[in-house]
Amino acid sequence: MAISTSSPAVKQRPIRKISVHNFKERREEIARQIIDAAEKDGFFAIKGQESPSPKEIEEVFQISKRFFALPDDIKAQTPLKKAENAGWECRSQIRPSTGTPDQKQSIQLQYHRRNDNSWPTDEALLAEDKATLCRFMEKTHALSQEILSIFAEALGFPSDHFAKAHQVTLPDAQSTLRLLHYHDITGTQYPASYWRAGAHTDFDCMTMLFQRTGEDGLEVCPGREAHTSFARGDAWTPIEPITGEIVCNIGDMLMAWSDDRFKSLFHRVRCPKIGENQRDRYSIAYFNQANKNVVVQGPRGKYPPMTAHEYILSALQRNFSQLKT
Ligand SMILES: O=C(O)CCC(=O)C(=O)O
Ligand SMILES: [Fe+2]
Repeated sequence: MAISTSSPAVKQRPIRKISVHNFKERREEIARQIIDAAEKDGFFAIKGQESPSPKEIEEVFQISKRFFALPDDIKAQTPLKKAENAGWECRSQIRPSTGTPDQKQSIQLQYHRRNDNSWPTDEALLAEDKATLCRFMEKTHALSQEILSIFAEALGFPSDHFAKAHQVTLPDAQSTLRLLHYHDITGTQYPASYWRAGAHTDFDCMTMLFQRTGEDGLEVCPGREAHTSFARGDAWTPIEPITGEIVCNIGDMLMAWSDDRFKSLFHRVRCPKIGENQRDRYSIAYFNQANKNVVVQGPRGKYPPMTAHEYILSALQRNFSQLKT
């Protein structure tokens, strides 16, 4: 049976904001807050990071705006290749939770493929914009690894356990930068089954999400206890978008890798109704996904070992069998 699209009530239960200012000196205190948030909430926002700075984040939003404003036939020169997790798509992603296509366009870019044809041509994306995107990926990757080192230590692994598992220059890398554009839908009332992004969990270890002040719609639902379950809790909480802050969420892979200690939660982006802000929404997601050949297994061995490649295939299978039945 497909997952019900009827949704529980919306409740204000804001996610925690954790300042990572002076990270090196304050690492212990920051680690305590992050671990607590990952165990209880699965989502938290970080602020005060040195890099990427609000200015660098805004530069990427400007590149994203320019790219998505291009005619579709130019963007379609680099179509999404699902097996490679790279390329452009428009209104094509169907979430098992909804059965309707997300009302958005997106492009996925991988660092190790930056010189191949999975990235747009220079006609669609200037060489200097590509260089800016690569620097942004390097910075976001570095910050992600600082946070992931906290999770590694909390699980009793060496500090660099996840850094070794996420090597973005190797050919089996799976980490991805995704630029997203939710179209201006001013004046359109979509049926209740349509979403800008239908409810889903992320399959990676940890996602870093960048939003812009005023471009709201993201909501999270607590209440998931196993990385294989489709359980949802009692209420959806809106996540306030603030330019420069980074929303971090645990994905299914880290939930499995932590024997379900860190929570990967359902989240979605609402289709705003007539009378609400129905203008464009842009977001940027950086998915930290372990390299294909890395073995995922928690310290307590709750689940059998699997390579990260096998993990993603099983997560896809689990999710899409929900859609078919
Ligand atoms: O655009 C957003 O705010 C969320 C995007 C998201 O959840 C995803 O791409 O996995
Ligand atoms: Fe997501």
